[in-house]
Amino acid sequence: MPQLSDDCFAHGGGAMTIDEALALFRARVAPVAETEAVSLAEADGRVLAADIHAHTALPPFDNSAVDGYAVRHADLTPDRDSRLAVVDRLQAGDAAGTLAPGTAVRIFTGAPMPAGADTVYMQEDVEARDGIAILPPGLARGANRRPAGEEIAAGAMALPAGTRLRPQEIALAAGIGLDRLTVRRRLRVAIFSTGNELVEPGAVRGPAQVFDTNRLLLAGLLGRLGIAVSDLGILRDEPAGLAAALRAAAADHDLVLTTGGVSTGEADHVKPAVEASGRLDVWRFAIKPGRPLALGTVAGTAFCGLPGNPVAVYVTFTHIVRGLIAALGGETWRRPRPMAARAGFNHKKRLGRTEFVRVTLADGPDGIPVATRFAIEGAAVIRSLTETDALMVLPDATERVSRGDLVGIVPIAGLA
Ligand SMILES: Nc1nc2c(c(=O)[nH]1)N[C@H]1C(S)=C(S)[C@@H](COP(=O)(O)OP(=O)(O)OC[C@H]3O[C@@H](n4cnc5c(N)ncnc54)[C@H](O)[C@@H]3O)O[C@H]1N2
Ligand code: MOO
Repeated sequence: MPQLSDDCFAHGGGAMTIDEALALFRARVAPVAETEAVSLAEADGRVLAADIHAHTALPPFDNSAVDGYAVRHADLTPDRDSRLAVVDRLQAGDAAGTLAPGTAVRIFTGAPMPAGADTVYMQEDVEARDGIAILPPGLARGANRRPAGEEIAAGAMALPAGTRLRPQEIALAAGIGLDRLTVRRRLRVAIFSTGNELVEPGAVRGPAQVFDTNRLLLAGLLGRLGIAVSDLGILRDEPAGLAAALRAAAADHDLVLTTGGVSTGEADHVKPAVEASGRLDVWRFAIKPGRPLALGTVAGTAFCGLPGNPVAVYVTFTHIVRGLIAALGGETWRRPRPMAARAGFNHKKRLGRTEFVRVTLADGPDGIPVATRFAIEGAAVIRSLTETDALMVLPDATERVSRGDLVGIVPIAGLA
């Protein structure tokens, strides 16, 4: 397990911004050291542990980008049709020969360019009759040819360490001839819910009880990041049991996450339980929802207590905890960057905090989507995440938004 110092999450007090928190994680949290080699088929979602350089250039040889006719540009007549004898035929996979001056070769997409040929006519532009290709003037030298190394030269960097591998990165690794990649080991994260009011979904519910939604929310968000999740259930408000459960989880996980019980930090037994084996720093974030977040260490393992409201869990996870996971996992990660939309409503907010308003997007008359706010605003309303498309991110310095204003939105599809 990565051993963090007790004061890893200490800060000067006052409300934190998301960017300050992310910078602090990057500066103070060391990634897990262990790595493993995995096949490309197993690499999806894993984090590259070292830079990948291309041993093989991509493409590995000059080849044709189209089905057509390969020629030497110098053989073409600049201002009228050229007529060249078609002397050979090259399909993808055929070995290339040499193009004799004054001739053309029938060539197909992906076939190697014969030595001497530098330009390819698309077959749609060519009339071919009796073994002669009639080639119109005006095609630029090098047209429709993919030069060797156009995408990556041999020896050049293909993928930097810290990349979370998606199918497109795995395809690139395959393209340069790799079959295994060295990745960081999977993070192990333990999750608990806290609160006497919680019961398992499907269980018999007392009159003042609610079904636990947050563990499934967190397990899914973590699982999508390729993390090995240990679901350790609901913790009741029993200090001794809580402390023991946290210590046990800390021993074989990289991060322990809880939800609930962080708003004031006093009625809550999580705080003393964490402090008994490490240290707890409660951070106030200048965001809504998601104001309180507890960060600390239990026996050298990172601990993070998220607020209890499900939408606050979602926002703090996707914007803050996600950065901590990146730091622990050795991943280069950037906070979701908002894109432009227009507000479809008027809204007043408090200065000095960032608000995440759940919105639905519709096509706007000028091509910019128009964002409509979900009808119920509270951080407890899970439907505000299931029935919307995006989080509208209203920055600290914004005090009001008027219908038609340009605003930033982060699509929920890009978050989880
Ligand atoms: N006087 C104040 N009250 C509250 C403040 C405040 O600043 N001053 N902050 C509000 C905000 S914002 C939030 S968020 C919540 C955060 O409270 P806690 O993190 O201490 O969470 P709880 O009180 O335990 O729960 C809040 C809410 O969420 C429900 N909950 C909790 N866990 C789950 C779960 N696993 N599944 C489903 N629902 C859960 C819980 O029943 C409560 O309704 O505090 C506000 N109050
Ligand atoms: O900020 Mo609370 O975290 O709104 O739901």
